[in-house]
Amino acid sequence: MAGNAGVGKTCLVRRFTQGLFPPGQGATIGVDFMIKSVDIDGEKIKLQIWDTAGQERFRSITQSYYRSAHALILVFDVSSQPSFDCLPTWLKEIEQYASPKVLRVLVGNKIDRDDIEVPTAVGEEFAQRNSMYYLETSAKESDNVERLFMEIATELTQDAKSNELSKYSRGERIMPASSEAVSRSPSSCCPRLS
Ligand SMILES: Nc1nc2c(ncn2[C@@H]2O[C@H](COP(=O)(O)OP(=O)(O)OP(=O)(O)O)[C@@H](O)[C@H]2O)c(=O)[nH]1
Repeated sequence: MAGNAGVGKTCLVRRFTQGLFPPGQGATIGVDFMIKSVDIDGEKIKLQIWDTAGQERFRSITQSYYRSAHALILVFDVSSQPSFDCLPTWLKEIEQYASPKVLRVLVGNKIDRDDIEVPTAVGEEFAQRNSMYYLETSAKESDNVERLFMEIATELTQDAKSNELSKYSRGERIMPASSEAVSRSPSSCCPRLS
């Protein structure tokens, strides 16, 4: 989870993992993480969600967590134009520190508010231009929060499976490095199972 301070990253994570909207949520210090197991097509998938602090002073700590992320959820607040205007800076960070294969999702949070400054079409257009998925949420009203994390979990699970399949079809997994070394040795050319 990345994005400006106060856009609702922690509230989204807490809504999903604990089913609550925390009152008087303090700013995240550095990085926090939460785990939730979900069921995807009958398989138990453990999601590890890293909630990074939006405040500038923690940037050097939070950047170091991007590299190992499988998905990046970039959040802005639909009632805060400045949080939307900062998105290009966040994207630069993501491009610099995250894996180029990372799944990137843009989230416009706080759609329950009456004072919306960033219309849906503007968020969608930005996401499309930057090859991201777009979803609007409300951590407060629990709108689209489950959907956000479940769709990411589903997509990552499918990706992981198709990566495994393509490794098999390329032969990478048929003979791992260690067994290849063993098979070159004449004494072990006919390994036995028993
Ligand atoms: N109306 C409304 N308020 C929200 C929503 N999500 C979060 N908030 C409020 O926004 C404020 C900031 O929420 P946080 O979850 O702490 O924001 P954050 O992005 O984690 O902030 P940092 O930890 O500083 O990066 C809190 O006062 C929340 O109550 C939402 O969906 N709707």
